Amino acid sequence: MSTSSQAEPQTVRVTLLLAGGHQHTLSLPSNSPVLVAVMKAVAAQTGSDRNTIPPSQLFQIPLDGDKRALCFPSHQLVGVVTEPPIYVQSKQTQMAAAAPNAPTPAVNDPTIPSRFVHLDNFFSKEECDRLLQYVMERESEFTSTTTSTGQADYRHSTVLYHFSEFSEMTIERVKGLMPKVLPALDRPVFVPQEIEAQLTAHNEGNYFKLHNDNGSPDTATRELTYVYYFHNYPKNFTGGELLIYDSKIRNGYYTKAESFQTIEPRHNSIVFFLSRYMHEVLPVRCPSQKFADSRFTINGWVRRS
Ligand SMILES: O=C(O)CCC(=O)C(=O)O
Ligand SMILES: [Fe+2]
Repeated sequence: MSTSSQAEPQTVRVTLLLAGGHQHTLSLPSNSPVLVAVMKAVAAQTGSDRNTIPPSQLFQIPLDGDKRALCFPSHQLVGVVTEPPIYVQSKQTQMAAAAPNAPTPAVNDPTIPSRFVHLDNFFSKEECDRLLQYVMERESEFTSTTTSTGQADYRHSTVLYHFSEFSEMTIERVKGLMPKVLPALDRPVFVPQEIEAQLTAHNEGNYFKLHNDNGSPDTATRELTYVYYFHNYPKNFTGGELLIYDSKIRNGYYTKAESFQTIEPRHNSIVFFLSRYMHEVLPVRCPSQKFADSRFTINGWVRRS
């Protein structure tokens, strides 16, 4: 599990479009000086007066861990494709924004709503009952959760890493849903390289603060996060909503917006969203503090190759 704060860099897929129809794609952290320089070089070419265009600079970008290098003069850079989208201010919009009382063009600060898919009845009633029975018998095998940064008080919950029958069942079903879920999230359908699964319990006062799920090298290939929710009846906890934050482009960087989507942890439902979205789990109130009354999930990640 990885965590990252709002300002932490994301991985950006960058395709450089060069004169003559050439192009080259590479991955860069969103705070990479090369990425900033590339975006500036594109924006710099938009001045209405050619005299405002700065002299061409030479880009030298190391590739494949310094085994190769891509060199080109900035005037040969025609455009750039970024995923996620990064918008820069052109020379004109920078000037317009600098003018007193000028309204800031919307493109400078657009909020990009996060997409998610929330499906009910993931397991049959009989499967749910068996799963709950299975979990009730394994309370003593649950251990405290951690985060890759080791930051104290970032996450409080317990986890079961081995639950073979149900983890296989979940993974198979998640795989089967990919052709439906990926297009709904505006992603191309791909064959997952791996699907991870863990079983988590949130009891009184448990939470998971703001993070994303693919912000470290060992988690970078996580494309989708899924969370399957279940609990005993009658439901004996409140809270524990999952907040998925929208995104904003700020100073050319892809960052968390103030707005968010709220996911209720509905029994026997599963939610899918992009692992790069910032999200958090609000504190759970479970007055009985009984394990059986916890907010349970089977949650995991779909990795691309
Ligand atoms: O329990 C949830 O709703 C989300 C959990 C989560 O964000 C995670 O395990 O990475
Ligand atoms: Fe997460």
